[in-house]
Amino acid sequence: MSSASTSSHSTSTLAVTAAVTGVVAVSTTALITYLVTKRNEEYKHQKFQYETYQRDLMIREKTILARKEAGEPPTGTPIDVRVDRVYLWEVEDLRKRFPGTKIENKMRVSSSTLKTRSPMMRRVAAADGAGGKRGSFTSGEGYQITEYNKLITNHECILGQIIRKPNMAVHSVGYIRAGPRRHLHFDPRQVSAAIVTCGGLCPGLNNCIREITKTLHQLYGIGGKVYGIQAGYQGFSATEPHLQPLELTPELVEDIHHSGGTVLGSSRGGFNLEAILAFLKKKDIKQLYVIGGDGTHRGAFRIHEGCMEHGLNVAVAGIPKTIDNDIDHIDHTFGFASAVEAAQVAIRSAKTEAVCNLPNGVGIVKLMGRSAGFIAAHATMASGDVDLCLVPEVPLVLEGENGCLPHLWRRVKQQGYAVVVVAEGAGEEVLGTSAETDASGNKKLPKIGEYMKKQVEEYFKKMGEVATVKYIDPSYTVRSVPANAADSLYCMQLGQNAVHGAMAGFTGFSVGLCNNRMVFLPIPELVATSPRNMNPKGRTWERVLALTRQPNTVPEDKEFDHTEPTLR
Ligand SMILES: Nc1ncnc2c1ncn2[C@@H]1O[C@H](COP(=O)(O)OP(=O)(O)OP(=O)(O)O)[C@@H](O)[C@H]1O
Ligand SMILES: O=P(O)(O)OC[C@H]1O[C@](O)(CO)[C@@H](O)[C@@H]1O
Repeated sequence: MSSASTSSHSTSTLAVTAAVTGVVAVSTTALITYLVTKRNEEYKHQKFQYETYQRDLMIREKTILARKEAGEPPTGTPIDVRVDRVYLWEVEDLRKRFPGTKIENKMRVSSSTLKTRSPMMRRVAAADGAGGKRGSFTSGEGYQITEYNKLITNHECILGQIIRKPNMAVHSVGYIRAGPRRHLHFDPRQVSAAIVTCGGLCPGLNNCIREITKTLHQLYGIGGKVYGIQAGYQGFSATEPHLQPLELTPELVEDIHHSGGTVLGSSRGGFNLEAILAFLKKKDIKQLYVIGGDGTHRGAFRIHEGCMEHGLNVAVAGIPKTIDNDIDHIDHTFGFASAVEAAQVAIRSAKTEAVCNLPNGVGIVKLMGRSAGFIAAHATMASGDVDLCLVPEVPLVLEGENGCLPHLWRRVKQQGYAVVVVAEGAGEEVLGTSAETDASGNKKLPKIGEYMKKQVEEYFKKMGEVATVKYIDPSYTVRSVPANAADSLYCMQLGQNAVHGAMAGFTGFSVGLCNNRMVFLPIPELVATSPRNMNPKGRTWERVLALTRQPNTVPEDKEFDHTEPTLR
Protein backbone atom coordinates (compact mmCIF):
# COMPACT_ATOMS: atom_id res chain seq x y z
CA MET A 1 0.00 0.00 0.00
CA SER A 2 1.34 3.48 -0.94
CA SER A 3 1.93 6.08 1.73
CA ALA A 4 -0.71 8.30 0.06
CA SER A 5 -3.31 5.63 0.24
CA THR A 6 -2.22 4.81 3.77
CA SER A 7 -2.63 8.42 4.81
CA SER A 8 -6.00 8.77 3.06
CA HIS A 9 -7.10 5.53 4.84
CA SER A 10 -5.98 6.89 8.20
CA THR A 11 -7.75 10.17 7.49
CA SER A 12 -10.97 8.39 6.68
CA THR A 13 -10.55 6.14 9.76
CA LEU A 14 -10.04 9.24 11.83
CA ALA A 15 -13.07 10.85 10.27
CA VAL A 16 -15.20 7.77 11.05
CA THR A 17 -13.83 7.61 14.57
CA ALA A 18 -14.52 11.30 15.03
CA ALA A 19 -18.02 10.84 13.67
CA VAL A 20 -18.63 7.84 15.90
CA THR A 21 -17.18 9.67 18.92
CA GLY A 22 -19.35 12.63 18.05
CA VAL A 23 -22.43 10.43 17.85
CA VAL A 24 -21.46 8.70 21.12
CA ALA A 25 -20.83 12.07 22.73
CA VAL A 26 -24.16 13.36 21.49
CA SER A 27 -26.00 10.22 22.58
CA THR A 28 -24.22 10.21 25.99
CA THR A 29 -25.24 13.81 26.50
CA ALA A 30 -28.76 12.95 25.39
CA LEU A 31 -28.81 9.96 27.73
CA ILE A 32 -27.53 12.02 30.65
CA THR A 33 -30.05 14.75 29.86
CA TYR A 34 -32.78 12.11 29.65
CA LEU A 35 -31.75 10.50 32.93
CA VAL A 36 -31.46 13.81 34.76
CA THR A 37 -34.84 14.93 33.41
CA LYS A 38 -36.39 11.61 34.40
CA ARG A 39 -34.85 11.81 37.86
CA ASN A 40 -36.14 15.38 38.27
CA GLU A 41 -39.59 14.33 37.16
CA GLU A 42 -39.56 11.42 39.57
CA TYR A 43 -38.40 13.68 42.34
CA LYS A 44 -41.15 16.20 41.53
CA HIS A 45 -43.73 13.42 41.50
CA GLN A 46 -42.46 12.03 44.81
CA LYS A 47 -42.53 15.51 46.33
CA PHE A 48 -46.05 16.06 45.04
CA GLN A 49 -47.17 12.72 46.48
CA TYR A 50 -45.62 13.47 49.86
CA GLU A 51 -47.22 16.93 49.96
CA THR A 52 -50.60 15.42 49.08
CA TYR A 53 -50.11 12.78 51.79
CA GLN A 54 -49.24 15.49 54.32
CA ARG A 55 -52.23 17.60 53.29
CA ASP A 56 -54.57 14.57 53.58
CA LEU A 57 -53.14 13.78 57.00
CA MET A 58 -53.70 17.33 58.16
CA ILE A 59 -57.28 17.33 56.83
CA ARG A 60 -57.87 13.98 58.56
CA GLU A 61 -56.51 15.20 61.89
CA LYS A 62 -58.62 18.36 61.67
CA THR A 63 -61.74 16.33 60.76
CA ILE A 64 -61.18 13.92 63.66
CA LEU A 65 -60.90 16.82 66.10
CA ALA A 66 -63.88 18.70 64.59
CA ARG A 67 -66.07 15.57 64.71
CA LYS A 68 -65.02 14.83 68.25
CA GLU A 69 -65.82 18.38 69.33
CA ALA A 70 -69.20 18.28 67.54
CA GLY A 71 -70.01 14.83 69.02
CA GLU A 72 -70.37 13.36 65.51
CA PRO A 73 -69.71 9.70 64.57
CA PRO A 74 -66.05 8.82 64.07
CA THR A 75 -64.24 9.12 60.76
CA GLY A 76 -63.51 5.94 58.78
CA THR A 77 -64.84 4.00 55.84
CA PRO A 78 -68.32 2.56 56.53
CA ILE A 79 -68.36 -1.21 55.93
CA ASP A 80 -71.24 -3.64 55.82
CA VAL A 81 -71.08 -5.28 59.24
CA ARG A 82 -73.91 -5.14 61.75
CA VAL A 83 -75.21 -6.40 65.06
CA ASP A 84 -78.96 -6.67 64.62
CA ARG A 85 -79.88 -8.19 67.96
CA VAL A 86 -78.21 -8.45 71.33
CA TYR A 87 -79.29 -11.14 73.80
CA LEU A 88 -78.66 -9.81 77.28
CA TRP A 89 -77.50 -12.34 79.87
CA GLU A 90 -79.69 -11.23 82.72
CA VAL A 91 -78.52 -11.75 86.26
CA GLU A 92 -80.77 -12.76 89.18
CA ASP A 93 -81.96 -9.67 91.01
CA LEU A 94 -83.06 -9.65 94.67
CA ARG A 95 -85.05 -6.45 94.04
CA LYS A 96 -87.63 -8.52 92.15
CA ARG A 97 -88.37 -10.64 95.24
CA PHE A 98 -87.51 -8.56 98.27
CA PRO A 99 -88.24 -4.95 99.13
CA GLY A 100 -85.05 -2.96 98.86
CA THR A 101 -83.90 0.44 100.00
CA LYS A 102 -83.84 3.48 97.77
CA ILE A 103 -80.57 4.64 99.25
CA GLU A 104 -78.50 6.68 96.80
CA ASN A 105 -75.13 5.12 96.11
CA LYS A 106 -72.35 7.52 97.02
CA MET A 107 -68.66 6.86 97.46
CA ARG A 108 -67.21 7.13 100.93
CA VAL A 109 -63.64 8.26 100.63
CA SER A 110 -62.51 7.63 104.12
CA SER A 111 -59.57 9.55 105.42
CA SER A 112 -56.99 7.22 106.91
CA THR A 113 -57.32 6.55 110.56
CA LEU A 114 -54.52 5.26 112.71
CA LYS A 115 -56.10 1.83 112.62
CA THR A 116 -56.06 1.44 108.85
CA ARG A 117 -52.50 2.49 108.13
CA SER A 118 -49.87 0.00 107.14
CA PRO A 119 -47.69 -1.32 109.99
CA MET A 120 -44.86 0.94 108.87
CA MET A 121 -47.04 4.06 108.89
CA ARG A 122 -48.35 3.05 112.30
CA ARG A 123 -44.77 2.91 113.57
CA VAL A 124 -43.94 6.28 112.03
CA ALA A 125 -47.10 7.80 113.50
CA ALA A 126 -46.38 6.34 116.92
CA ALA A 127 -42.89 7.84 116.84
CA ASP A 128 -44.45 11.19 115.90
CA GLY A 129 -46.82 11.06 118.82
CA ALA A 130 -50.13 9.48 117.76
CA GLY A 131 -49.92 10.66 114.18
CA GLY A 132 -50.75 14.28 114.83
CA LYS A 133 -47.51 15.87 113.63
CA ARG A 134 -47.43 14.82 110.01
CA GLY A 135 -50.75 16.51 109.46
CA SER A 136 -51.97 14.45 106.46
CA PHE A 137 -54.17 12.05 108.40
CA THR A 138 -57.21 12.70 110.50
CA SER A 139 -58.03 10.31 113.29
CA GLY A 140 -61.48 9.01 114.16
CA GLU A 141 -64.15 7.97 111.68
CA GLY A 142 -63.99 11.02 109.41
CA TYR A 143 -64.76 10.41 105.77
CA GLN A 144 -65.75 12.37 102.74
CA ILE A 145 -68.81 11.56 100.61
CA THR A 146 -68.29 11.96 96.90
CA GLU A 147 -70.21 11.07 93.73
CA TYR A 148 -69.13 8.15 91.55
CA ASN A 149 -67.73 9.37 88.24
CA LYS A 150 -69.78 6.71 86.47
CA LEU A 151 -72.90 5.01 87.74
CA ILE A 152 -73.83 2.09 85.50
CA THR A 153 -77.39 1.37 84.40
CA ASN A 154 -78.69 -2.19 84.15
CA HIS A 155 -79.11 -2.12 80.40
CA GLU A 156 -75.59 -1.03 79.65
CA CYS A 157 -73.96 -4.04 78.12
CA ILE A 158 -70.71 -5.28 76.66
CA LEU A 159 -71.00 -7.22 73.42
CA GLY A 160 -69.75 -10.78 73.50
CA GLN A 161 -69.05 -11.34 69.81
CA ILE A 162 -66.91 -8.38 68.91
CA ILE A 163 -65.27 -9.86 65.83
CA ARG A 164 -67.49 -8.98 62.89
CA LYS A 165 -67.09 -10.13 59.31
CA PRO A 166 -69.34 -9.29 56.37
CA ASN A 167 -72.22 -11.80 56.05
CA MET A 168 -71.72 -13.35 59.48
CA ALA A 169 -74.56 -13.98 61.97
CA VAL A 170 -75.84 -10.60 63.09
CA HIS A 171 -76.57 -11.35 66.75
CA SER A 172 -74.42 -11.25 69.84
CA VAL A 173 -74.60 -11.99 73.52
CA GLY A 174 -74.63 -8.91 75.73
CA TYR A 175 -73.05 -9.02 79.19
CA ILE A 176 -74.36 -6.68 81.88
CA ARG A 177 -71.75 -4.04 82.51
CA ALA A 178 -70.36 -4.18 86.04
CA GLY A 179 -69.98 -1.18 88.31
CA PRO A 180 -71.77 0.82 90.98
CA ARG A 181 -75.55 1.34 90.55
CA ARG A 182 -77.53 4.46 91.45
CA HIS A 183 -79.51 2.78 94.24
CA LEU A 184 -78.55 0.24 96.85
CA HIS A 185 -80.70 -2.78 97.55
CA PHE A 186 -79.15 -3.18 100.99
CA ASP A 187 -78.83 -0.54 103.67
CA PRO A 188 -75.07 -0.64 104.34
CA ARG A 189 -75.67 -0.15 108.06
CA GLN A 190 -77.42 -3.54 108.16
CA VAL A 191 -74.96 -5.50 106.05
CA SER A 192 -72.85 -8.36 107.34
CA ALA A 193 -70.99 -10.44 104.78
CA ALA A 194 -68.96 -13.64 104.49
CA ILE A 195 -66.08 -14.58 102.21
CA VAL A 196 -64.95 -18.12 101.35
CA THR A 197 -62.13 -19.41 99.14
CA CYS A 198 -62.41 -22.94 97.68
CA GLY A 199 -60.48 -25.33 95.42
CA GLY A 200 -56.79 -25.14 94.50
CA LEU A 201 -54.56 -22.22 95.43
CA CYS A 202 -54.22 -19.37 92.98
CA PRO A 203 -52.20 -16.13 93.03
CA GLY A 204 -54.52 -13.24 93.91
CA LEU A 205 -56.83 -14.96 96.43
CA ASN A 206 -55.60 -12.68 99.22
CA ASN A 207 -55.96 -9.63 96.97
CA CYS A 208 -59.65 -10.47 96.44
CA ILE A 209 -60.27 -11.07 100.16
CA ARG A 210 -58.59 -7.75 100.95
CA GLU A 211 -60.47 -5.79 98.31
CA ILE A 212 -63.90 -7.15 99.26
CA THR A 213 -63.25 -6.44 102.94
CA LYS A 214 -61.97 -2.93 102.29
CA THR A 215 -64.72 -2.06 99.80
CA LEU A 216 -67.42 -3.18 102.22
CA HIS A 217 -65.97 -1.42 105.21
CA GLN A 218 -64.43 1.67 103.69
CA LEU A 219 -66.28 2.46 100.45
CA TYR A 220 -69.76 1.37 101.63
CA GLY A 221 -69.23 1.74 105.40
CA ILE A 222 -71.16 -1.37 106.37
CA GLY A 223 -72.45 -1.57 109.91
CA GLY A 224 -72.03 -5.32 110.34
CA LYS A 225 -69.10 -7.70 110.17
CA VAL A 226 -67.18 -9.41 107.39
CA TYR A 227 -66.65 -13.08 108.24
CA GLY A 228 -63.80 -15.02 106.71
CA ILE A 229 -64.87 -18.66 106.41
CA GLN A 230 -61.85 -20.89 106.93
CA ALA A 231 -60.96 -24.02 104.94
CA GLY A 232 -63.36 -23.59 102.01
CA TYR A 233 -66.99 -24.76 102.06
CA GLN A 234 -66.09 -27.17 104.87
CA GLY A 235 -65.55 -24.21 107.17
CA PHE A 236 -69.30 -23.52 107.36
CA SER A 237 -69.78 -26.74 109.27
CA ALA A 238 -66.42 -26.92 111.07
CA THR A 239 -66.64 -27.62 114.78
CA GLU A 240 -62.91 -27.28 115.54
CA PRO A 241 -62.18 -24.05 117.42
CA HIS A 242 -59.25 -23.12 115.15
CA LEU A 243 -61.46 -23.36 112.04
CA GLN A 244 -64.20 -21.02 113.23
CA PRO A 245 -64.93 -17.97 111.03
CA LEU A 246 -62.60 -15.01 111.48
CA GLU A 247 -63.70 -11.42 111.60
CA LEU A 248 -62.00 -9.60 108.72
CA THR A 249 -61.21 -5.93 109.22
CA PRO A 250 -59.35 -3.49 106.97
CA GLU A 251 -56.44 -3.55 109.43
CA LEU A 252 -56.29 -7.32 109.46
CA VAL A 253 -56.21 -7.61 105.65
CA GLU A 254 -53.94 -4.61 105.05
CA ASP A 255 -50.83 -6.57 104.02
CA ILE A 256 -52.20 -9.95 103.01
CA HIS A 257 -51.98 -9.29 99.27
CA HIS A 258 -48.21 -9.53 99.44
CA SER A 259 -48.44 -13.25 100.18
CA GLY A 260 -49.44 -16.16 98.00
CA GLY A 261 -52.15 -18.65 99.04
CA THR A 262 -55.22 -17.62 101.00
CA VAL A 263 -55.30 -16.39 104.59
CA LEU A 264 -58.61 -18.21 104.94
CA GLY A 265 -57.34 -21.61 103.80
CA SER A 266 -59.08 -23.71 101.16
CA SER A 267 -60.21 -27.27 100.58
CA ARG A 268 -61.95 -29.62 98.19
CA GLY A 269 -65.20 -31.47 98.92
CA GLY A 270 -67.23 -30.93 102.09
CA PHE A 271 -70.06 -28.88 100.57
CA ASN A 272 -72.98 -28.95 103.01
CA LEU A 273 -75.87 -26.75 101.90
CA GLU A 274 -77.85 -27.03 105.16
CA ALA A 275 -74.83 -26.00 107.23
CA ILE A 276 -74.16 -23.06 104.91
CA LEU A 277 -77.77 -21.81 105.01
CA ALA A 278 -77.86 -22.25 108.79
CA PHE A 279 -74.71 -20.13 109.10
CA LEU A 280 -76.11 -17.39 106.85
CA LYS A 281 -79.31 -17.26 108.94
CA LYS A 282 -77.55 -17.39 112.30
CA LYS A 283 -75.13 -14.56 111.50
CA ASP A 284 -77.71 -12.58 109.52
CA ILE A 285 -75.40 -12.56 106.51
CA LYS A 286 -76.68 -10.39 103.66
CA GLN A 287 -73.89 -11.03 101.18
CA LEU A 288 -71.80 -14.12 100.51
CA TYR A 289 -68.64 -13.83 98.40
CA VAL A 290 -67.42 -17.10 96.95
CA ILE A 291 -63.99 -17.22 95.31
CA GLY A 292 -63.24 -20.36 93.33
CA GLY A 293 -63.34 -22.28 90.07
CA ASP A 294 -66.23 -23.89 88.20
CA GLY A 295 -66.88 -26.38 91.03
CA THR A 296 -67.05 -23.58 93.58
CA HIS A 297 -69.42 -21.63 91.32
CA ARG A 298 -71.73 -24.64 90.99
CA GLY A 299 -71.81 -24.72 94.78
CA ALA A 300 -72.43 -20.95 94.90
CA PHE A 301 -75.47 -21.28 92.67
CA ARG A 302 -76.88 -24.03 94.87
CA ILE A 303 -76.48 -21.71 97.84
CA HIS A 304 -78.32 -18.99 95.92
CA GLU A 305 -81.14 -21.46 95.10
CA GLY A 306 -81.23 -22.52 98.77
CA CYS A 307 -81.54 -18.88 99.83
CA MET A 308 -84.45 -18.38 97.42
CA GLU A 309 -86.15 -21.53 98.71
CA HIS A 310 -85.82 -20.37 102.30
CA GLY A 311 -86.79 -16.77 101.58
CA LEU A 312 -83.35 -15.42 102.49
CA ASN A 313 -82.59 -11.96 101.15
CA VAL A 314 -78.93 -12.84 100.51
CA ALA A 315 -76.75 -11.83 97.56
CA VAL A 316 -74.41 -14.61 96.44
CA ALA A 317 -71.50 -13.28 94.37
CA GLY A 318 -68.78 -15.37 92.76
CA ILE A 319 -65.28 -14.43 91.68
CA PRO A 320 -63.84 -16.88 89.15
CA LYS A 321 -60.46 -18.16 90.26
CA THR A 322 -58.06 -20.67 88.80
CA ILE A 323 -54.56 -20.77 87.41
CA ASP A 324 -55.96 -23.19 84.78
CA ASN A 325 -57.83 -20.37 82.99
CA ASP A 326 -60.57 -22.87 82.17
CA ILE A 327 -63.62 -20.76 83.05
CA ASP A 328 -65.56 -20.05 79.89
CA HIS A 329 -66.62 -16.62 78.56
CA ILE A 330 -64.21 -14.47 80.53
CA ASP A 331 -61.02 -13.17 78.94
CA HIS A 332 -58.90 -14.87 81.59
CA THR A 333 -59.08 -15.85 85.23
CA PHE A 334 -57.06 -14.06 87.88
CA GLY A 335 -53.90 -15.92 88.85
CA PHE A 336 -53.35 -17.25 85.35
CA ALA A 337 -50.90 -14.50 84.34
CA SER A 338 -48.93 -14.87 87.59
CA ALA A 339 -48.74 -18.64 87.11
CA VAL A 340 -47.50 -18.24 83.53
CA GLU A 341 -44.91 -15.76 84.80
CA ALA A 342 -43.78 -18.08 87.61
CA ALA A 343 -43.46 -20.95 85.12
CA GLN A 344 -40.79 -18.95 83.26
CA VAL A 345 -38.31 -19.58 86.07
CA ALA A 346 -38.74 -23.35 85.70
CA ILE A 347 -38.45 -23.20 81.91
CA ARG A 348 -35.26 -21.16 82.15
CA SER A 349 -33.83 -23.69 84.61
CA ALA A 350 -34.78 -26.52 82.28
CA LYS A 351 -32.94 -24.78 79.46
CA THR A 352 -29.83 -24.21 81.57
CA GLU A 353 -29.82 -27.86 82.64
CA ALA A 354 -30.36 -29.03 79.06
CA VAL A 355 -27.63 -26.78 77.66
CA CYS A 356 -25.05 -27.64 80.31
CA ASN A 357 -25.58 -31.36 80.74
CA LEU A 358 -24.03 -33.52 78.06
CA PRO A 359 -24.55 -35.64 76.09
CA ASN A 360 -27.86 -34.66 74.48
CA GLY A 361 -29.40 -32.52 77.23
CA VAL A 362 -33.18 -32.45 77.40
CA GLY A 363 -35.07 -30.40 80.03
CA ILE A 364 -38.71 -31.28 80.72
CA VAL A 365 -41.08 -29.02 82.68
CA LYS A 366 -44.52 -30.22 83.74
CA LEU A 367 -47.13 -27.53 84.28
CA MET A 368 -50.61 -27.70 85.84
CA GLY A 369 -53.85 -26.89 84.06
CA ARG A 370 -55.98 -30.00 84.50
CA SER A 371 -57.58 -30.84 81.12
CA ALA A 372 -56.72 -27.46 79.60
CA GLY A 373 -53.39 -26.55 78.05
CA PHE A 374 -53.58 -22.79 78.60
CA ILE A 375 -50.73 -22.53 81.14
CA ALA A 376 -48.42 -24.77 79.09
CA ALA A 377 -49.18 -22.97 75.81
CA HIS A 378 -48.88 -19.47 77.24
CA ALA A 379 -45.74 -20.28 79.23
CA THR A 380 -44.26 -21.69 76.01
CA MET A 381 -45.13 -18.58 74.03
CA ALA A 382 -43.88 -16.22 76.73
CA SER A 383 -40.61 -18.11 77.08
CA GLY A 384 -39.61 -18.52 73.44
CA ASP A 385 -37.14 -21.22 74.57
CA VAL A 386 -39.38 -24.25 74.20
CA ASP A 387 -38.89 -26.87 71.48
CA LEU A 388 -41.88 -29.06 72.25
CA CYS A 389 -45.16 -28.23 73.98
CA LEU A 390 -47.64 -30.98 74.81
CA VAL A 391 -51.21 -30.10 75.77
CA PRO A 392 -54.34 -32.19 76.47
CA GLU A 393 -56.22 -30.74 73.49
CA VAL A 394 -53.69 -32.06 70.95
CA PRO A 395 -53.08 -35.81 70.54
CA LEU A 396 -49.72 -37.08 71.74
CA VAL A 397 -47.90 -38.83 68.89
CA LEU A 398 -44.60 -40.33 70.03
CA GLU A 399 -42.96 -41.77 66.91
CA GLY A 400 -43.31 -41.71 63.11
CA GLU A 401 -43.36 -38.80 60.70
CA ASN A 402 -45.23 -36.50 63.10
CA GLY A 403 -43.77 -37.99 66.25
CA CYS A 404 -42.56 -35.70 69.03
CA LEU A 405 -39.56 -37.96 69.81
CA PRO A 406 -37.98 -37.72 66.31
CA HIS A 407 -38.66 -33.94 66.51
CA LEU A 408 -36.76 -33.75 69.81
CA TRP A 409 -33.95 -35.85 68.35
CA ARG A 410 -33.66 -33.41 65.43
CA ARG A 411 -33.66 -30.38 67.74
CA VAL A 412 -30.93 -31.89 69.91
CA LYS A 413 -28.87 -32.67 66.82
CA GLN A 414 -29.36 -29.11 65.50
CA GLN A 415 -28.75 -27.09 68.68
CA GLY A 416 -27.26 -29.59 71.15
CA TYR A 417 -30.19 -29.58 73.60
CA ALA A 418 -33.99 -29.36 73.75
CA VAL A 419 -36.63 -27.95 76.13
CA VAL A 420 -40.04 -29.57 76.61
CA VAL A 421 -43.13 -28.18 78.36
CA VAL A 422 -45.81 -30.71 79.10
CA ALA A 423 -49.26 -29.93 80.51
CA GLU A 424 -50.33 -32.30 83.27
CA GLY A 425 -53.44 -33.38 81.34
CA ALA A 426 -51.62 -34.21 78.10
CA GLY A 427 -51.33 -37.72 76.70
CA GLU A 428 -54.39 -39.29 78.33
CA GLU A 429 -55.11 -41.01 75.00
CA VAL A 430 -51.79 -42.85 75.40
CA LEU A 431 -51.62 -43.30 79.17
CA GLY A 432 -55.32 -43.97 79.77
CA THR A 433 -57.81 -42.17 82.03
CA SER A 434 -57.59 -42.64 85.77
CA ALA A 435 -60.70 -43.74 87.64
CA GLU A 436 -59.44 -42.03 90.79
CA THR A 437 -60.93 -38.68 91.86
CA ASP A 438 -60.18 -36.03 94.48
CA ALA A 439 -62.57 -35.01 97.29
CA SER A 440 -64.49 -32.73 94.89
CA GLY A 441 -64.90 -35.44 92.26
CA ASN A 442 -62.21 -34.11 89.87
CA LYS A 443 -60.46 -36.98 88.08
CA LYS A 444 -56.80 -37.56 88.90
CA LEU A 445 -54.38 -37.33 86.00
CA PRO A 446 -51.75 -39.88 84.90
CA LYS A 447 -48.06 -39.02 85.41
CA ILE A 448 -47.26 -37.61 81.97
CA GLY A 449 -44.02 -35.84 83.01
CA GLU A 450 -42.27 -38.96 84.26
CA TYR A 451 -43.63 -40.90 81.29
CA MET A 452 -42.14 -38.43 78.80
CA LYS A 453 -38.76 -38.53 80.55
CA LYS A 454 -38.67 -42.30 80.12
CA GLN A 455 -39.82 -42.11 76.51
CA VAL A 456 -37.09 -39.60 75.58
CA GLU A 457 -34.40 -41.70 77.26
CA GLU A 458 -35.55 -44.86 75.52
CA TYR A 459 -35.82 -43.22 72.10
CA PHE A 460 -32.27 -41.87 72.23
CA LYS A 461 -31.08 -45.32 73.35
CA LYS A 462 -32.87 -46.85 70.38
CA MET A 463 -31.01 -44.35 68.17
CA GLY A 464 -27.73 -45.56 69.67
CA GLU A 465 -27.11 -42.55 71.95
CA VAL A 466 -27.65 -41.42 75.52
CA ALA A 467 -29.96 -38.55 76.45
CA THR A 468 -29.35 -36.60 79.65
CA VAL A 469 -32.91 -35.78 80.71
CA LYS A 470 -33.69 -33.46 83.63
CA TYR A 471 -37.27 -33.37 84.79
CA ILE A 472 -38.71 -30.37 86.69
CA ASP A 473 -42.19 -30.33 88.27
CA PRO A 474 -42.79 -26.77 89.56
CA SER A 475 -46.60 -27.21 89.85
CA TYR A 476 -47.19 -26.06 93.43
CA THR A 477 -44.38 -23.50 93.30
CA VAL A 478 -46.06 -21.88 90.32
CA ARG A 479 -49.49 -21.56 91.88
CA SER A 480 -48.44 -20.45 95.38
CA VAL A 481 -46.68 -17.22 94.35
CA PRO A 482 -48.17 -13.80 95.20
CA ALA A 483 -50.13 -12.14 92.39
CA ASN A 484 -48.08 -10.14 89.89
CA ALA A 485 -49.02 -6.52 89.13
CA ALA A 486 -51.47 -7.40 86.33
CA ASP A 487 -53.31 -9.93 88.50
CA SER A 488 -53.29 -7.58 91.51
CA LEU A 489 -54.97 -4.94 89.39
CA TYR A 490 -57.48 -7.46 88.07
CA CYS A 491 -58.30 -8.73 91.60
CA MET A 492 -58.85 -5.17 92.77
CA GLN A 493 -61.39 -4.64 89.97
CA LEU A 494 -63.04 -8.01 90.64
CA GLY A 495 -63.35 -7.42 94.38
CA GLN A 496 -64.79 -3.94 94.03
CA ASN A 497 -67.26 -4.95 91.33
CA ALA A 498 -68.44 -8.03 93.23
CA VAL A 499 -69.35 -5.69 96.11
CA HIS A 500 -71.01 -3.14 93.77
CA GLY A 501 -73.13 -5.96 92.31
CA ALA A 502 -74.14 -7.43 95.67
CA MET A 503 -74.94 -4.00 97.15
CA ALA A 504 -77.21 -3.32 94.17
CA GLY A 505 -79.09 -6.57 94.81
CA PHE A 506 -77.66 -8.88 92.13
CA THR A 507 -77.29 -12.49 93.17
CA GLY A 508 -76.25 -15.85 91.70
CA PHE A 509 -73.74 -13.92 89.63
CA SER A 510 -70.05 -13.77 88.99
CA VAL A 511 -67.75 -11.00 87.82
CA GLY A 512 -65.08 -11.04 85.17
CA LEU A 513 -63.42 -9.32 82.28
CA CYS A 514 -65.19 -9.90 78.97
CA ASN A 515 -63.62 -8.18 75.99
CA ASN A 516 -61.54 -6.21 78.44
CA ARG A 517 -64.56 -4.75 80.29
CA MET A 518 -65.81 -5.73 83.74
CA VAL A 519 -69.17 -7.52 83.57
CA PHE A 520 -71.67 -9.39 85.76
CA LEU A 521 -72.36 -12.91 84.48
CA PRO A 522 -75.17 -15.29 85.48
CA ILE A 523 -73.52 -18.31 87.16
CA PRO A 524 -75.60 -20.92 85.21
CA GLU A 525 -74.23 -19.54 81.92
CA LEU A 526 -70.70 -19.40 83.31
CA VAL A 527 -70.63 -23.03 84.46
CA ALA A 528 -72.65 -24.51 81.58
CA THR A 529 -69.59 -24.63 79.30
CA SER A 530 -66.84 -24.66 81.93
CA PRO A 531 -64.23 -26.02 82.25
CA ARG A 532 -63.27 -24.89 78.77
CA ASN A 533 -60.39 -26.12 76.64
CA MET A 534 -57.94 -24.43 74.35
CA ASN A 535 -59.01 -24.53 70.71
CA PRO A 536 -56.38 -26.61 68.87
CA LYS A 537 -57.53 -24.98 65.65
CA GLY A 538 -57.22 -21.50 67.09
CA ARG A 539 -54.52 -18.88 66.93
CA THR A 540 -52.85 -19.79 70.24
CA TRP A 541 -51.93 -23.26 69.06
CA GLU A 542 -50.87 -21.85 65.70
CA ARG A 543 -48.47 -19.53 67.54
CA VAL A 544 -47.10 -22.35 69.67
CA LEU A 545 -46.37 -24.35 66.50
CA ALA A 546 -44.66 -21.34 64.92
CA LEU A 547 -42.37 -21.02 67.93
CA THR A 548 -41.56 -24.65 68.70
CA ARG A 549 -41.71 -25.80 65.06
CA GLN A 550 -42.99 -29.15 66.33
CA PRO A 551 -45.19 -31.30 64.05
CA ASN A 552 -48.90 -30.52 64.29
CA THR A 553 -50.82 -33.63 65.34
CA VAL A 554 -54.28 -32.07 65.36
CA PRO A 555 -56.51 -34.18 63.09
CA GLU A 556 -57.46 -32.21 59.95
CA ASP A 557 -61.09 -33.26 59.91
CA LYS A 558 -61.97 -32.79 63.59
CA GLU A 559 -64.36 -29.93 64.38
CA PHE A 560 -63.75 -27.80 67.48
CA ASP A 561 -66.27 -25.25 68.64
CA HIS A 562 -64.54 -23.80 71.66
CA THR A 563 -64.22 -20.09 71.97
CA GLU A 564 -60.79 -18.98 72.94
CA PRO A 565 -60.91 -15.49 74.29
CA THR A 566 -57.55 -15.49 76.07
CA LEU A 567 -55.27 -14.39 73.28
CA ARG A 568 -56.63 -13.23 70.00
N1 LIG B 1 -71.84 -29.30 91.73
C1 LIG B 1 -71.43 -28.86 92.92
N2 LIG B 1 -72.31 -28.50 93.86
C2 LIG B 1 -71.91 -28.05 95.06
N3 LIG B 1 -70.61 -27.92 95.40
C3 LIG B 1 -69.69 -28.24 94.52
C4 LIG B 1 -70.03 -28.72 93.23
N4 LIG B 1 -68.89 -28.98 92.56
C5 LIG B 1 -67.89 -28.67 93.40
N5 LIG B 1 -68.36 -28.22 94.58
C6 LIG B 1 -67.58 -27.79 95.74
O1 LIG B 1 -66.80 -26.65 95.38
C7 LIG B 1 -65.56 -26.69 96.04
C8 LIG B 1 -64.45 -26.49 95.05
O2 LIG B 1 -64.60 -27.39 93.94
P1 LIG B 1 -63.34 -27.97 93.16
O3 LIG B 1 -62.46 -28.67 94.14
O4 LIG B 1 -63.82 -28.72 92.00
O5 LIG B 1 -62.53 -26.68 92.75
P2 LIG B 1 -62.86 -25.54 91.71
O6 LIG B 1 -63.76 -24.55 92.32
O7 LIG B 1 -63.34 -26.16 90.43
O8 LIG B 1 -61.44 -24.87 91.55
P3 LIG B 1 -60.11 -25.51 90.91
O9 LIG B 1 -59.92 -24.79 89.64
O10 LIG B 1 -59.09 -25.21 91.89
O11 LIG B 1 -60.33 -26.96 90.73
C9 LIG B 1 -65.48 -28.01 96.76
O12 LIG B 1 -65.70 -27.79 98.14
C10 LIG B 1 -66.58 -28.84 96.16
O13 LIG B 1 -67.16 -29.72 97.09
O1 LIG C 1 -54.36 -28.97 94.97
P1 LIG C 1 -54.61 -30.24 94.28
O2 LIG C 1 -55.80 -30.91 94.86
O3 LIG C 1 -53.41 -31.10 94.18
O4 LIG C 1 -55.09 -29.88 92.82
C1 LIG C 1 -54.29 -29.71 91.73
C2 LIG C 1 -55.13 -29.10 90.65
O5 LIG C 1 -55.55 -27.82 91.03
C3 LIG C 1 -55.19 -26.88 90.06
O6 LIG C 1 -54.01 -26.27 90.47
C4 LIG C 1 -56.23 -25.81 89.93
O7 LIG C 1 -57.39 -26.32 89.42
C5 LIG C 1 -54.98 -27.71 88.80
O8 LIG C 1 -54.16 -27.10 87.86
C6 LIG C 1 -54.42 -28.96 89.37
O9 LIG C 1 -54.70 -30.07 88.54
